[in-house]
Amino acid sequence: MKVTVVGAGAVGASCAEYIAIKDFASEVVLLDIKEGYAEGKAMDLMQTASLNGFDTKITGSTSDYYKTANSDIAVITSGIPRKPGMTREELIGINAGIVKTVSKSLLEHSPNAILIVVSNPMDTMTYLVHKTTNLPKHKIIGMGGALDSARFKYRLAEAIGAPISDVDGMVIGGHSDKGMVPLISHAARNSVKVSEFLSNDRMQQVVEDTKVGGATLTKLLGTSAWYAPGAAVSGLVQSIACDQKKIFPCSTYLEGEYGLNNLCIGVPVVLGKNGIEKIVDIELSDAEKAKMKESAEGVSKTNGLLDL
Ligand SMILES: NC(=O)c1ccc[n+]([C@@H]2O[C@H](COP(=O)([O-])OP(=O)(O)OC[C@H]3O[C@@H](n4cnc5c(N)ncnc54)[C@H](O)[C@@H]3O)[C@@H](O)[C@H]2O)c1
Ligand SMILES: O=C(O)C[C@H](O)C(=O)O
Repeated sequence: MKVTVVGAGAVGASCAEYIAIKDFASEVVLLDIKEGYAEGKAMDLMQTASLNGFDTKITGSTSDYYKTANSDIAVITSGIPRKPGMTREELIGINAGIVKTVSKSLLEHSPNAILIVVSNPMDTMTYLVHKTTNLPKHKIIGMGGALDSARFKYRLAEAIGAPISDVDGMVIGGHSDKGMVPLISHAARNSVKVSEFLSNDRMQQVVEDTKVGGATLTKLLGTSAWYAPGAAVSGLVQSIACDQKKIFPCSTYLEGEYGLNNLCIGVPVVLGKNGIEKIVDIELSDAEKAKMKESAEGVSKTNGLLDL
């Protein structure tokens, strides 16, 4: 199993590290445009192999896509991150050009690869890949909901005073400060609805903290987060590589599902060896349906800024 990660920056390197530590891929290629940067990150990570006990071979490449040839899965993290005070949508100008070129180069050398899009604004970048490549839609996956759901679980556990492993929750919708839809109606502590443990006001606070999870970290760090994003990507990659068929909320092209059309947005999907093997239709409350519609309008508006 060969995995390429384009962009050896904060998220790309974190993602490569988690993939290696989980030790399911034979090879990870990191590629970046900065001269020597990916090679340096790869060498540094390889020097953790004996310490962390993995056999995955990590190599680096400066813009040489021949080294990525015949990848089974490719992750696109290349592009600029936001700074405090910015929205993800403001990154569209620079990142659209990068994502378009990178996806084309990847597919020239790995025509059978499954692509995972991470660069922001992620739902619009996923849509861009859908519109500008010939890849079937089940092979184009946007990562956002897996991360947002991890943040939702973190906030739920904090509010309830429960261990995170006891808490389950999912965030669908657009990966944006306003567009995320944390699914309160499905959130549970070991099968008991979270409403048994939290007041409406506390629940609303959890929802708001989840939605601005990325912005909160960006303010603290001066740039956006990387550990949880890298771990979230590695979970998607593992489910595909090992054909685990796990459910994650991912951005995917919708054709009528959830009443939505002609956009990529986060919905629950089954991830297996073919990429997105099924879009899972779950029951939403009326309030969640209305929020999903509003979120889709936001994503479509950003998509309208693309030069297609
Ligand atoms: N979808 C998500 O949940 C999520 C989470 C975190 C970050 N992100 C996004 O991921 C992107 C990367 O974030 P980061 O913190 O790793 O940034 P970073 O600046 O640390 O790394 C980005 C890397 O991309 C490289 N790059 C730029 N253009 C390239 C090109 N054409 N080809 C190859 N490499 C190129 C840069 O040299 C840099 O090393 C940002 O757009 C950020 O907003 C998304
Ligand atoms: O917040 C960001 O800009 C990066 C990423 O989308 C995140 O949620 O951490």
